[in-house]
Amino acid sequence: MKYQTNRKALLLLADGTIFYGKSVGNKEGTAFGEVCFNTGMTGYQEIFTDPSYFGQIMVTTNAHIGNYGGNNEETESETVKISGLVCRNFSYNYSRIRVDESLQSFLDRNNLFVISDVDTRALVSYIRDNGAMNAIISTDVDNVDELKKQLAEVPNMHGLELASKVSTKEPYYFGDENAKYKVAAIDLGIKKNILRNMAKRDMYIKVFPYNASYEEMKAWNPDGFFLSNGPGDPEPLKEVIATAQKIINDDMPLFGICLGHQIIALANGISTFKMHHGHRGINHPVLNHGSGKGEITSQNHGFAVNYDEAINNPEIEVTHKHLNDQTVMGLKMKNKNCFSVQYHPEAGPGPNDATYLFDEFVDRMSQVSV
Ligand SMILES: NC(=O)CC[C@H](N)C(=O)O
Repeated sequence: MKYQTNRKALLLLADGTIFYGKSVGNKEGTAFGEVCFNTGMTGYQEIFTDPSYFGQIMVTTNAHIGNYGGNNEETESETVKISGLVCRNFSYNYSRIRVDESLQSFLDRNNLFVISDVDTRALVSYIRDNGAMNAIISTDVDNVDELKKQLAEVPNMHGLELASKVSTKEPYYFGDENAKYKVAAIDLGIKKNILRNMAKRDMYIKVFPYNASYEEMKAWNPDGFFLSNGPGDPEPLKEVIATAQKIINDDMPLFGICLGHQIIALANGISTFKMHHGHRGINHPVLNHGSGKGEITSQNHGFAVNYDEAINNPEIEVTHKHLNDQTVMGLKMKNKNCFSVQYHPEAGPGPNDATYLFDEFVDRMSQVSV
């Protein structure tokens, strides 16, 4: 089905810069968030449903979005989590054998406002030069002053707590209850592919709300704990940081990914900071100091762990670093059973170079239980 996309739309950045485009499906709409870009050439449905992107307007750098349709197995949570989408060409037509519906129908069901025909190369260069900032996308193109007022009300990502908005309200289980290891996962916005990777390695997971107490989780008698990925600034998550400290003090096996990694750093007194424009893509090069090898990794983060504080902390070993900008990509505690990475070993989307980290988690749990 081919739509006429004549309805004009715009993207207004917080510094007043405007990029013009058209509304996908000829819809009227307005959406807000911090603008960010993902350089992955595939994996759009996984990206749009990744809870870590909650509150963000996504700019995709592939010239075509939607051309391989939508597939229900390629979602990382039940609903679309980005707040808006900006792309170059939106494909109303799609072609693929394993397809459940068009991307347009998937996004419509999720009420996502999308604009296309934007010069995304110029936009991405602009964000790279000027940094991440809030933005609004809208078809209300003749009312820029009003849009500016609305945009001024959008909260700044720095200092913003968002994990509580995407975390499960009630605990739930994932995997086979007869599996060898029981893992208590703290849901800050957990991606399904993390759960799939754990279940595949003989783990039965109980996923707890972000504010579950250590005592409540411990009562289930888990072999290990997991701190998930998630949206927003890690720093305001004081309760979760305190829970991580309790898990560490008890020397229970603890694995953290992305936001979970940042929480583990904060639990060790290492600060985090807001990056200029973050890392979002599926080809980020990381050096594993332990093996001396490089890994190509999937990344999605706008905050990072302070490098100097991490390397000078006597309890901490920096295990991985980013080869583009030397930022901290992995940590382990020297005297506790705790390790974490800033990137996404579960991929979804992305390469599988780093799935060995799930095996390391199994090893750590097996050494404790013998
Ligand atoms: N994927 C994530 O867990 C992201 C962590 C955090 N919200 C950040 O932007 O850095």
